[in-house]
Amino acid sequence: MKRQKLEDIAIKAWLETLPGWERTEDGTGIFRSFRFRNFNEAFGFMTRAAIQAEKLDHHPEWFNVWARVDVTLTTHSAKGLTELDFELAAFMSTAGEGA
Ligand SMILES: C[C@H](O)[C@H](O)[C@H]1CNC2=NC(N)=NC(=O)C2=N1
Repeated sequence: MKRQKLEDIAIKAWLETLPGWERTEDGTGIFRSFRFRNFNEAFGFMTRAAIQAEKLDHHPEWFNVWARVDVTLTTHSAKGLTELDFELAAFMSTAGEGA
């Protein structure tokens, strides 16, 4: 159920609740760039997100340089976006407050 590919209309509704997140160009994912004050804050965020990702069994694609963390979420098995991507995005938005 949570790994079922979402319709465009549901994706748009979800995105309205998630400031800073946008659909990737090919439509299969969502992207947000988090910018923290320093590496310690960035890595603390990544640690919190990693623990949640394991709980959800749903994992981010991300890239970190110093205080920046670029995140793309997609569901590989569905070849698109599912509830799990938005659950993880919502968690990351909260975990990254102050970014
Ligand atoms: C076996 C395991 O449940 C799967 O490989 C999970 C793990 N994490 C995953 N993460 C993401 N982003 N997409 C997946 O399809 C996915 N599949």
